[in-house]
Amino acid sequence: MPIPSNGAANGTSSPRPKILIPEKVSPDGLALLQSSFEVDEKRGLSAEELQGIIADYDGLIIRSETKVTASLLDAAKKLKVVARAGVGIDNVDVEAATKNGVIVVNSPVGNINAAAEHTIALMMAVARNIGDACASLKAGKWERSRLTGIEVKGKTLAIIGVGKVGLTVARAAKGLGMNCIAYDPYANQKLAAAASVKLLPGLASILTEADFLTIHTPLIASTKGMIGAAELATMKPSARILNVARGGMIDETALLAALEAGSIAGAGIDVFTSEPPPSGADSSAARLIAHPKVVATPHLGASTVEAQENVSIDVCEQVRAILTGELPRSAVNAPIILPEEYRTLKPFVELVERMGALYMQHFARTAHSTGTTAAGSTGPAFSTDFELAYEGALAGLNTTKPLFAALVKGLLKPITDSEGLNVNMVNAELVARDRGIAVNEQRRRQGGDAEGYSSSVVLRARTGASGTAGAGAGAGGQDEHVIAGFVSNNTPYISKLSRFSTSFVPEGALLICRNFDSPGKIGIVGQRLGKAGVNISSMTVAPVDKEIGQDEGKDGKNEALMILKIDREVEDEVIKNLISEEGVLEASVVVL
Ligand SMILES: NC(=O)C1=CN([C@@H]2O[C@H](COP(=O)(O)OP(=O)(O)OC[C@H]3O[C@@H](n4cnc5c(N)ncnc54)[C@H](O)[C@@H]3O)[C@@H](O)[C@H]2O)C=CC1
Ligand SMILES: O=C(O)C(=O)COP(=O)(O)O
Repeated sequence: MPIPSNGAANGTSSPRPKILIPEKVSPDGLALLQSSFEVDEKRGLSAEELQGIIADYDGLIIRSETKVTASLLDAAKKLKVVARAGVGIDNVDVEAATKNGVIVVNSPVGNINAAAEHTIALMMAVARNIGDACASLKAGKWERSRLTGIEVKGKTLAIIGVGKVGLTVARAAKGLGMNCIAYDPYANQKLAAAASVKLLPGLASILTEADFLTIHTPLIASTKGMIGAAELATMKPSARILNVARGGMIDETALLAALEAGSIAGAGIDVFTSEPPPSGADSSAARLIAHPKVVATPHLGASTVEAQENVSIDVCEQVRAILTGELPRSAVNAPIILPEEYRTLKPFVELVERMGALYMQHFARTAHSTGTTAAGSTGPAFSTDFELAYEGALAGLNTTKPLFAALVKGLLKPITDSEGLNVNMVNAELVARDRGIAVNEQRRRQGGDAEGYSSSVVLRARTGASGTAGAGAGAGGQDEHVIAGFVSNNTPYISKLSRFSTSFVPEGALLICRNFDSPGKIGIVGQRLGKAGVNISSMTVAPVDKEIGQDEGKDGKNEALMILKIDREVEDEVIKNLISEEGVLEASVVVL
């Protein structure tokens, strides 16, 4: 459940999941997808065309050109994953993806070296006037003295952002004999020191010292427009500026003005505020590109054969994992869960989802039919106050997010299915909050072992409305419903349903009857179902939990639950007739 699965990828008969690739992505990764998925490479789509076809797709693989907006995500009815074959996700509305339960993955390291090498290439090109010299020579000129450059050896390279690319640039610069200083308030100090980078406390202090300034931060609110006219004015007139990170961090108009005024000596630019940059005399980007002191490239930082192979394989593996119900390595909006931990969690995810669905169909049904609305004006009537307790080994896991998500999914399944909303680890918290559902997660190291299972889960739901199957009065006059379960041999079992102790597999259609524990009840129910043409494939009788005793039974008579696995849902009329039988107190059908 945490990661949506699709049977088609496992060889079942449903149609193969479809993946759309609207940009050039290396075939090395795509080859991993061809056998299990329908892979559509469609380049040159307009935003409208993309929006028009996205509803058909389960996966979308993009680079920096495709804008994954909130409206595109709203139009994407079955999309489960947006994979960014590269690092920057500034072209993806991650918040909207999260809201829609769409996992966003990227390739955080595949193109780092390429971006760093491109930075060095631009730095050398700017230092030696390579762009201007090349253009001059191609124009038939021979201008040796005008094109005299500078050396980088012994110069100061100021780096904004010493993450993966920034540090790779620093190591190469060190090899070229440069001194590296940096500004990065969140830098890993040890890694920076190991790369001989001197971290300075503020942006201003590195600007004044820089012979070359290079930016390697993501484009986020705090970095947008971080180098404008005021910052450029503090730099040496001999300084040169490099940007292989993102357009929008350097004010293009201010940089153009500084170059024209001679207060900045040159620039190497790979990325632009708007890509491709607008042409024409009033476009600062176009004038920067044309400027003789600028070496410009059309966002080529990641464009090497090697990097494109890396990022393609990286994201395609993750798309394959997600569409087959496994975990991605580099999800941007989902917790990272180690595969070993996920293997432990997986059967419990199934159990907890079914516990949620069982609660809704069995206990919440009465409240629903009376129209009591506890979960906001448009929600169904059910408890919004849950406790989910993990007992035994389960309590020691690093994350229980998939279990939380499974409960929300199970509880809301009929509603979210009708809305076409896929509830998973990515959006469960948001969905729960929107519907006013509070889940208090508890970990109890001891519990599971005491019950004889290495792990178990107990769901408690508190509601003002009375339920079925012997609701017990809880604190403060509220009713409390309890469902407990465990996993054995990867099969989920329910071990407790309110005050009844049981052991059944929560699967398929089940008829749950509460009756007086007296002879003949099984026969009566069997006969009624037989007459209605309903087959019973197995049956479990659940007595009242020994620890509770029989004192809560109606009229002091012993009660029990009968759980019958049946081959189909049963008409309301049949249920009504059953309840009219002597000693049958309640009956409900759940489909899990
Ligand atoms: N031109 C191209 O083709 C490519 C561009 N890139 C871009 O390079 C950039 C950096 O990528 P990585 O190094 O992989 O990211 P990263 O996440 O490893 O490093 C980013 C660094 O920026 C720092 N940072 C964040 N906010 C900051 C602020 N306000 N001031 C100073 N430092 C700040 C972070 O602490 C972090 O150390 C990204 O924008 C990415 O999209 C990456 C690959 C290719
Ligand atoms: O990985 C990144 O952040 C990049 O900027 C690379 O962009 P691209 O995949 O070449 O469009």
